[in-house]
Amino acid sequence: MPTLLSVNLNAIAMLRNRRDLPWPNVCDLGRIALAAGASGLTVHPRPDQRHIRFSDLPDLRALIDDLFPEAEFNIEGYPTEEFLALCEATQPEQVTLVPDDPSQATSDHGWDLVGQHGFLCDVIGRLKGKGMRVSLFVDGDGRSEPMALAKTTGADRVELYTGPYGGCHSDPASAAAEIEKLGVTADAARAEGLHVNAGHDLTVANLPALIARIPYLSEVSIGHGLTADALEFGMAETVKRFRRACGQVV
Ligand SMILES: CC(=O)[C@@H](O)[C@H](O)COP(=O)(O)O
Ligand SMILES: NCC(=O)COP(=O)(O)O
Repeated sequence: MPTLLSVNLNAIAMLRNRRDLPWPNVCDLGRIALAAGASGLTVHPRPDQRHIRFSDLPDLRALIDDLFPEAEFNIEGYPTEEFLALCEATQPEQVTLVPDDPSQATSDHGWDLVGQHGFLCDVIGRLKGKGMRVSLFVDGDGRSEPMALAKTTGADRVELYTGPYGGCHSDPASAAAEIEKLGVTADAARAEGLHVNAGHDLTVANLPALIARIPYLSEVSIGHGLTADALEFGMAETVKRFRRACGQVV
C-alpha cells in the first residue's frame, strides 16, 4: 500500500487572509488537490484563526462528502473544548492531536506522553466514542519506549514530527541521522500496532528517502512545501493568463 498524501490547506488560507477577499479559495484549491489524486485534506485551525477559519470547515466537509466521498478530512490541533466541539460538528475521518501552545508560530514538538497521558486518554476516548480515528503528533527522536505509552492512550496512529528532518535540507549527513531516528520511532510504533503518519516540512526532495526507511508509512500531510511548489510550477501559466487579460497575444 503506497503512502497516501493529505494536502494541508493552512498556507492557502494564510494567503487568503491577507485581504478581505475570498481568494485564493481554500475549497477550490482543495477540490483541485483531490481531483489530482490527493487522498485527503488537512487543516490545522488555530485558536486565533490566522490560517484556517472555523467557518471553512463545513465547506470543506461538504466538498469531500459531495464530490470526493473516498477522500478523508484530517483536522489537526490542540484539544481545547472549542477544538473538540469543532471536530464533533465536522466529523473528520481523522483527528490529529498536536500539543501546540496558542503562541507558537507553527508546530515544533510532539506530545509529552508521560505528563499528558491521562488528559490524552480522556480526549481520545471522547473522539473515538464519536467515531473519529485519532492520531497523536509525536517526536521522531529515535526513542522507542514512548510508543508503548502512545498505544495505551487508545490512539490509532501516531504522526511523526518531521521538522528536524526538513531542517536538514542542505546537510545530507544530518538528514540521514534524522531519518534513522524517525525510523526507529516508527518501527516501535508499528510494533505496538499503531499506524504511522508523518508531517512537517516535507518536500518532493526529502520524501523519497523517508519512505525508503519507513515503507509502511500510511500518510503524509504536506502544506508549506506543497504550496510553494504549486506557486512555482503554476507561475508561468498564470503570467500568460494575466498577459492575455492585458490584451497581449500569448
Ligand atoms: C501539525 C503540524 O505539523 C503542522 O505542520 C501544522 O499542521 C501546520 O500548521 P501551520 O501551517 O499552520 O504552521
Ligand atoms: N501535519 C503536518 C502538516 O499537515 C503540514 O505541515 P507542513 O507541510 O505545512 O510543514
